[in-house]
Amino acid sequence: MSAVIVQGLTKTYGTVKAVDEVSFTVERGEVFALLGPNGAGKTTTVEILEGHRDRDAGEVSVLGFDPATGGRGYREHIGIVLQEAGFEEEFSVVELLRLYAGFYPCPRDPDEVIEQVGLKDKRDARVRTLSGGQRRRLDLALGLAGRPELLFLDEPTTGFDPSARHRAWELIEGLRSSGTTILLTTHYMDEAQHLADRVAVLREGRLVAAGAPEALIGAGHTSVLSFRLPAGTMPADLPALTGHVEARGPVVSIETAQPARDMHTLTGWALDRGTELTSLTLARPSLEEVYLDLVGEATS
Ligand SMILES: Nc1ncnc2c1ncn2[C@@H]1O[C@H](COP(=O)(O)OP(=O)(O)OP(=O)(O)O)[C@@H](O)[C@H]1O
Repeated sequence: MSAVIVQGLTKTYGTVKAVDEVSFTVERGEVFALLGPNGAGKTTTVEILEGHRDRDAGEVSVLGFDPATGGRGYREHIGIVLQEAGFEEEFSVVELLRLYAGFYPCPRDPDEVIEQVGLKDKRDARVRTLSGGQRRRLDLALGLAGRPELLFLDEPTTGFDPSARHRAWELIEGLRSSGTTILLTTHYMDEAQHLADRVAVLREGRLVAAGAPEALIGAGHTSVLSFRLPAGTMPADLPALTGHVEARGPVVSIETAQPARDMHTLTGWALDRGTELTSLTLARPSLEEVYLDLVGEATS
C-alpha cells in the first residue's frame, strides 16, 4: 500500500481556498517533493498530513492512519522536521536527543543520530550556543530520533551553506536507501531534481503537475543545441534543421524537439566541410525552467 494517499483534499480559510481538491500518492521508500510558490498550499497540505491541522474535505491516509484521528499511535511512526522549531536552550545536544528518544517505543541511539547529522563535535554543547546551520542539523536529528517510517522535511536546507547543503542531501539519500519514506517541501528546484523520485507542483491550492522530475522535463519541452559557427560560415550556410535557429554573433542556438536528428545533421555537415563545431553543447531544460512555466512566471 502507498505510504501516503491524498484524495480530493480541500481546506478553506474564509474565502481563501488554500488547498483545492488535491490528490496524490507517495509510495513507500520514495522521496517526494511538494513544490509551489509562496502561498500555494504546501504547508497547509503537509500540516494536514502531519495531523496538525484539520481538513474540510477529502480522504487522507498516511501509513494506514487517518492523521486527524491517529493520535499518538500515528505520531510514533512519523518524524517531523519543521523550519523553526523552538528548543530548550539550556539542554545539551545529547540531552535533548535523549529526551526526544524517550517519547518513542523504538528510538534510535542518540549518539548514532548525532554522528549522522554531523554534530559529533557539538554533542555536549548547549543548544543556545549552536549556529543557525547547526540548529537545523539538530532539527533533523530530532526528526530522526524516533526511527520514523515517514519523515516530513520542511525546506530542509534553507539557510545552509553549500557544503552543509550537500551533506544534508547525502543524509537524505542515506535515509532513502535505508527505506525511510520522505516528504519534503523546498523552493530549490535543483534540490528537488537531485533528491526527489517524484514531485507535485501546487499553484493557488491546486495541483498543476505531478511526476518524476525527468518526466516533467520531458513532457513537451525542447532541448537547446548550441555551438560557435566555424570561421567563414554564416547561419545561412547551415543545413536544414528541424529546430528553430537563432544566431547571436557567431553563437548559434537551435531549439529542437528532435535533438538527435539535428545533432546528426549538424555534425555531418561540419565533418563534410572538414571543420569543427567548437563549444558544442546540448542542454535540456532544468526542473526550474519547467516549474516556472507551470506556475506562470517569466523564465528569463
Ligand atoms: N491559519 C491561516 N489562516 C488564514 N489563512 C491561512 C492560514 N494559513 C495559511 N493561510 C493561507 O492559505 C494559503 C496557503 O498557505 P500555505 O502556508 O499553505 O502556503 P505555502 O505553499 O506553504 O507557502 P510558503 O511557500 O510561503 O510557505 C495562503 O493564501 C495563506 O495566506
